[in-house]
Amino acid sequence: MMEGTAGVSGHRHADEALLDDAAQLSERDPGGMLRFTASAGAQVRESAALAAEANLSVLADDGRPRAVVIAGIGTAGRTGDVLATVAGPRCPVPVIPHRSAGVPGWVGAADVVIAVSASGRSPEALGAAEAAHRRGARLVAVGAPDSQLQSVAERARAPFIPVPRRAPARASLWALTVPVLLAARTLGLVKVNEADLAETAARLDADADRCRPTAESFVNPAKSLALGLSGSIPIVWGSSPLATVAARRFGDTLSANARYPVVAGALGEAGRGRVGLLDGVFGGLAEGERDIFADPGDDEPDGTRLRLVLLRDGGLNADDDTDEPLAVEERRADAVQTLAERRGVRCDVVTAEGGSALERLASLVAVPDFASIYLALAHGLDPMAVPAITEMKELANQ
Ligand SMILES: O=P(O)(O)OC[C@H]1O[C@](O)(CO)[C@@H](O)[C@@H]1O
Repeated sequence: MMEGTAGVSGHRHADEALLDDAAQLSERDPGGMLRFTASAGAQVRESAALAAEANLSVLADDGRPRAVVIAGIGTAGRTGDVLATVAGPRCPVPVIPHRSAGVPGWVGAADVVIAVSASGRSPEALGAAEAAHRRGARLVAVGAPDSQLQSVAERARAPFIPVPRRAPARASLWALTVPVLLAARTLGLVKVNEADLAETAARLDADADRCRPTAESFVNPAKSLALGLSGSIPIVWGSSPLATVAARRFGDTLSANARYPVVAGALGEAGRGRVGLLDGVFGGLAEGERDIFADPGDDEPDGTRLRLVLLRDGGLNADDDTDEPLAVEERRADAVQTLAERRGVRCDVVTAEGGSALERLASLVAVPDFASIYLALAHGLDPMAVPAITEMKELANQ
């Protein structure tokens, strides 16, 4: 174990054997990130029940809104991206994730603001909830019970969906997302039914089982993804808008849990610029010089290489004029795999499964979520405690 600057400890090279030692895994994860991540399916069920108890129906009283703004930062902010992608291109109103304090200048009485904060105290969500109230917009708030956010919602006589605070925000994606989706369903903006929720929860349970700490690397998709990524610069591209939300989520968790730098985004956009990375010093140029006889642990001076993770949707869209045709997405995904292969850049593919957009998203998020934690643990990093985030808050006085 090494002490880095600022007292941060861990080791530069991943300890691969550790991933198959369940006792060590649990010792190095004192906060229980693996356990919290395994609760994703339970989070879906619990949040659906809590949303059903909140008086969301008042939201529908004034009919369809002009626009919906989802206000929050970090994981809370990601819930807005999830809503936008599940609502899809046929959604009758704009769905706008908003990540800074307050709300966009045009928000007024015709709009709905959904303020989301796991702690119930982020300045971004609180500022948005207060601004929404001042401007007469309809407000819904989602977050920790007995929090400042709940007080603002009560003052505004707005529905509040309490999400019990058991885990850090980034291990609470599903608990925060489901109330957002159900509020949007009340407004007639998304078609998420009870079966979709049940199937999504079941898929998350099944993936948690496949990725459990006692399942060894050769049968555990999260451990093998983590081992593949170790020592690399991950590039995570999503083949569709839905897969891109999952790709960005993997960027979040790889950075915060495993502390890896990541390039994450949409393959369509990447194909017109960032795909150039595959030709560069960490891509094809490095692979051309790979010493095939070197031990994997050997410390080559130029050893850092790209590793592509392609999240493939394969989608459900009906190929109408609001969506990019599936065949285009698929051809692009095949193309980038070929490009990577030609340059010797290793590529992992996760393919979506399931019958609804939500379940497909879950199938692209679950294994990478676990992989980010296994990668942290392999480097001796506590995936829960992120000193840089704490220090940033202190220094920025937030
Ligand atoms: O959901 P909250 O509590 O508003 O926090 C927002 C973000 O801030 C953090 O707590 C980091 O400061 C993240 O973990 C989280 O996603």
